[in-house]
Amino acid sequence: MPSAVKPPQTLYDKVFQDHIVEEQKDGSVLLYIDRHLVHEVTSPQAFEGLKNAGRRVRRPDCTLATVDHNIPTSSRKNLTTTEKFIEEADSRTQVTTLEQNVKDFDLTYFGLDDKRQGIVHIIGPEQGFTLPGTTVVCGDSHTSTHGAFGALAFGIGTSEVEHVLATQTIITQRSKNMRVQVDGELAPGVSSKDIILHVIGVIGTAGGTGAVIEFCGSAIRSLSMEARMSICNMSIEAGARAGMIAPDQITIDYLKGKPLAPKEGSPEWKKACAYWLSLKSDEDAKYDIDVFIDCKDIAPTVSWGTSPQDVVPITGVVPGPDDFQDEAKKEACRRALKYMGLTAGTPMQEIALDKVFIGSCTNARIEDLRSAARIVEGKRVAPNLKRAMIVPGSGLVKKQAEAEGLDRIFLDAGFEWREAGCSMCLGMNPDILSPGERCASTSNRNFEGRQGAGGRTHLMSPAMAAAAAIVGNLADVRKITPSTTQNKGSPKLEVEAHMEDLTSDEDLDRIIDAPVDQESHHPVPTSSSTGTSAGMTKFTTLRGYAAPMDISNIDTDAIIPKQFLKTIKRSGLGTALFHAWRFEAGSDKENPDFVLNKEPYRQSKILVCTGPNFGCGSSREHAPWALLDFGIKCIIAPSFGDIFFNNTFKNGMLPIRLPQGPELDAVAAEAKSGREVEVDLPNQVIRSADGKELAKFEVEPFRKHCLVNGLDDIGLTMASEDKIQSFEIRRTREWPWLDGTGYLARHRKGPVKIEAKAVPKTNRGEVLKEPLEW
Ligand SMILES: CC(C)[C@H](C(=O)O)[C@@H](O)C(=O)O
Ligand code: SF4
Repeated sequence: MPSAVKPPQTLYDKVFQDHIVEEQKDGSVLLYIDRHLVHEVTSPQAFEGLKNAGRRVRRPDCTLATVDHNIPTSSRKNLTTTEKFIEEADSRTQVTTLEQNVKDFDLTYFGLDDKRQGIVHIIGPEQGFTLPGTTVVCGDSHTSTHGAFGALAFGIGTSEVEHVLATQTIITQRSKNMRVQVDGELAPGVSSKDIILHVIGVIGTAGGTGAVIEFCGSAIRSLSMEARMSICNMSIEAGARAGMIAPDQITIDYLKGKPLAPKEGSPEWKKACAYWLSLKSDEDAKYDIDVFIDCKDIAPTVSWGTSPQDVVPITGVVPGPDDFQDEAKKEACRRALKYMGLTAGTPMQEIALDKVFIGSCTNARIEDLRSAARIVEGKRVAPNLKRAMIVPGSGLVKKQAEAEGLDRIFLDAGFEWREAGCSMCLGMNPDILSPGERCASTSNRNFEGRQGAGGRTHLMSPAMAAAAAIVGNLADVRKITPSTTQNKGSPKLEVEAHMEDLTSDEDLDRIIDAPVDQESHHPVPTSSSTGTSAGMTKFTTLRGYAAPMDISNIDTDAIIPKQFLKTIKRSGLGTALFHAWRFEAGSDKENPDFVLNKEPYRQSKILVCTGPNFGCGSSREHAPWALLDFGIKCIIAPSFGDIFFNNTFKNGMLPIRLPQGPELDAVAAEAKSGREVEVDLPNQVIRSADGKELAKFEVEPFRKHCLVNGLDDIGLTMASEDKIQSFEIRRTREWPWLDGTGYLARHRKGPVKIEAKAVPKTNRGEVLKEPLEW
């Protein structure tokens, strides 16, 4: 549908506009969500919330679930049941909980015994579930990956997962428009991973905060869809809400024949293609932030530190504090060097490795494996390496690679050839680094402890990781002679591999073991929810000790490390808060230097961070849950990671953005003095204990209204049922390919249409008499 709005619009503006269900005067928008991906880590509490409130999943046809984070990557040849296959109890519980939930709510699910199972951001595009111009969400920060299709795709927290399951909408605000234009030709050995690492090095991990980045320019246009996905995947590491690339012929060609895309050549396909191509930014569209990158400045790039912005060309040396201007950056450098066990000035290529990991939602697609195999073929993994792993992103990627003989190339070279999953990207399964081990990794995060407590991560492209595996050190791929014999892959074979499972009814029947009627079968809740569906406490005035912290870019992996994400509850996470900093390595012994272990900060209700970008990284709502369980209800910082910022509000917490300057300094000084501080939300003021005003702050009116009144978004949104229904009618008319005509339809004979029941309920499940204003 051509956009009707007159002023020039960006790609982001167009997609956003086409999904508005309702807009408030203060800028809050109820946005319709076309595609919802679900995985086992961030969904259990959301499903529990639905069950406790007696709610159903509004659009099972627009929801796709899989397991990826917790699952072992060992052979599934002898897989019988999940209970027997997953040894670790908490991981097993998360997976079996999802298995139960997809049955209870009648959802399409790619489980352990399904070849289409894989990392959630790999399977969406692979199936054509991700389509241009759609809104895509998942309880996972790397949902940004799907922006490569010109979709508006972003990560959400668990409360928002529950909101989307119940209402197929989300409450959001407009983001800024940011353009990153990359022009020129990529030099040999340089890939899309190098582009995005370079961009993050230039703009920093907070560079895209509050913005949606549109990647454009001749270099981006020349990339394949898979290469584009690697770029959009890491937009989150640039601090952005999402990354997007305008759909073009390359996008359309990729979608041809994908099981859930409209059928090529059909009237729907033609209509869809015309719509997709209309989405590109208007020529005179305005951007709030513009960044220009010339490809000639991009070399094969690797990370040296503990933030994705800590990157250098492989020909460079490890930087030192003297290479940075401001004191915070010097301090961050010292800290990173210590953690990484590196000395400033060391040539990057002299850094020896222990492990190599080729996998993750950034780089575990077939093209990634092909590019690594080209480097590896006919060579051997260096003897100093303890482990070199290839973890395909999905069962179908694995199958395709095997059909091309890539598995043999890797196995002959001494790599392990694993089953699909997130694996050592974050190590929620048994694939982890031991303390002090150094790893060349094609993943996206090099935070402290990311791949295992004390582990050291260097980020790079698949070809660079392959080169590193052969050399045993960080290595320059341009010095390695690639194979010329390797099978480059036959496109026909690829399509067949992707289609095979989809034409088999027996497979589908086995996989979708779900009732065929539209009613969901909710078990009667046995425990009361601790979550937001049970209602939020009101936030008005908060008085208490404020713990001072002066670290920049505190990521959610640091706020709560991955080993604590295996819970299926929201409560009890206080002891896990800042675990690696609060306790000495490998023990329960407190680190006496950490602020929360000192008096009076053990009783903190507020956290004051003078460094920017608090809560960046992963979407885990476990971070605010851990803070809340510890007793902290308010965080004051110059800026926040977008998803974390949203997640705090959903839990009745108040994040306050206070720019660096005298006011923040005054609040930090008061915190350091050990005196109490008062946060007065109705008046938007922070005071000292004796009533002196220290700072004024801004807060969006709708969010303030919800906090002060203890209102829960789901109840409010359900009161807009008529508007959601009207939107869905228009959606079916204008974008008919978006209704579920895929797997579920095969069981249900015809497209899945939702017969919406206009019975709005409150957050406690009571039927609303009068619609609420939201
Ligand atoms: C588990 C999930 C919440 C998390 C994310 O949001 O990114 C994970 O995928 C990660 O990469 O840290
Ligand atoms: S970043 Fe890693 S852990 Fe997160 S979804 Fe991607 S592969 Fe999985």
